[in-house]
Amino acid sequence: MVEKRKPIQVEEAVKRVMEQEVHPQSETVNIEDSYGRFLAEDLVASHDVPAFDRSPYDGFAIRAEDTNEANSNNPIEFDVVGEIGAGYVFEGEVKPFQAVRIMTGAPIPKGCDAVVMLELTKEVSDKKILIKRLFKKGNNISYQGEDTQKGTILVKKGTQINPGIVALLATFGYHKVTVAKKPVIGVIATGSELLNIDEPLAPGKIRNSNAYMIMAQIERAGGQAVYFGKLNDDLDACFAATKEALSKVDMLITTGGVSVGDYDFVPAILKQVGATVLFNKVAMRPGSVTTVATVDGKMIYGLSGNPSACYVGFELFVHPMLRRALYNTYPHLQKVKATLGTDFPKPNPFMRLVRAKIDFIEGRLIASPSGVDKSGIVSSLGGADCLLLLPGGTRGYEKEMTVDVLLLEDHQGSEWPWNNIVPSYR
Ligand SMILES: Nc1nc2c(c(=O)[nH]1)N[C@H]1C(S)=C(S)[C@@H](COP(=O)(O)OP(=O)(O)OC[C@H]3O[C@@H](n4cnc5c(N)ncnc54)[C@H](O)[C@@H]3O)O[C@H]1N2
Ligand code: MOO
Repeated sequence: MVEKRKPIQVEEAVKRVMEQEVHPQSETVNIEDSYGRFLAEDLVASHDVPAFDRSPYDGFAIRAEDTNEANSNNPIEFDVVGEIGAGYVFEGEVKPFQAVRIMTGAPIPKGCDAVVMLELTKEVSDKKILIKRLFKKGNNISYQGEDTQKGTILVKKGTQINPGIVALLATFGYHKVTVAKKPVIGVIATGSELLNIDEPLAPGKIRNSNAYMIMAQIERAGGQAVYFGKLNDDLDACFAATKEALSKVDMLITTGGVSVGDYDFVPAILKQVGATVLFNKVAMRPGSVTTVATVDGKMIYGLSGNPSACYVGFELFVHPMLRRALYNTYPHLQKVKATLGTDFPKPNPFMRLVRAKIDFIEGRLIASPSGVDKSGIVSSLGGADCLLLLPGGTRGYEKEMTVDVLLLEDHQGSEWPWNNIVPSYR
């Protein structure tokens, strides 16, 4: 007699997963290797930026008050008493009606409080210039700390390092960066029908695509995947592999064998390893058979063998735990509202998570399914950059309806974005 599984709501399932503890760990990497990693500490400004008042232009540093009487009929003459390039400091103090030739980025000489752009001066000789306009104290000076003040928290712990954050790390001299250790996540594929991807097709067999997909999802989320291979539907072999994998990883994912078929051994293995099952049926499509359990504080995810169900199970239940193990405080996929681009006439007894493509079209976010919506389908995955969240209990959804969408990843670029750019104000 097959045990009848009781489905729980998606929200409850995610909650049960997120109630489990994670223990993030940190390590140090070179700044060159920090892109894409997650900060294990707040990034605090260790000094002002800029660290000194500096010139934003090539020109002349002067005392603003010396131009009080200047106008086009009354150019004021200044003695050029020196020159200062970026990276150097002007020794001495500038006196009335003296100017120092200054380059962009150079520190403002003592005594000066304004910079005049080169184009606004007239050279009389090597040593003399004319200025025909009034300048005010502070004109064209980038003040110390105007970018960032010492002690400011610039980036919070748990943030993924992007190129801008790399620039900040370099600015503050972090050639080594403390980042979250990538959680090590084991992957096991089960199923006697599975071929290695370099094997030719044979009757009744398919290539093991899920293991590679899951490993890519792990990497996308910021983890490190370890592949323990594909196993035939053999209880003893699957048990031994699970035991071995569990001793080497922070979390374990299996794909396939999680349903109620004669060779679906994942439930039996979970029992054998003494795991506590958090749930084994979720009121969602695809991925209703997704099973999550814990053993000795480690998560074990029994994802469906059906590729789309496997993909969705990962994004809902593995991704946020993985992100939490990276100190990330925003671990779930981002949710936005979008307009449905096509009808979706399927009845929805359970919540549906439909692989879809989202685009900004004429000021609106439009999301449309990226292919056939069946859980055994692979082809709709490649074009998916989001998941439509269609609550159950409906007879389908119509084009133009507003729906919730979970975003999966960055978008492809645009062919040519420069037409019809209009200002939004006049
Ligand atoms: N009597 C019932 N049958 C099924 C139920 C049910 O509730 N009662 N649930 C169905 C649903 S929904 C799903 S989803 C599948 C889940 O089955 P399993 O997770 O046990 O997966 P398998 O049976 O092993 O495989 C399903 C399907 O996916 C293919 N597969 C498996 N592994 C891979 C892989 N690594 N790469 C690519 N494709 C893979 C496999 O060949 C099957 O076609 O159960 C339904 N049945
Ligand atoms: O629930 Mo199954 O996992 O739909 O495809």
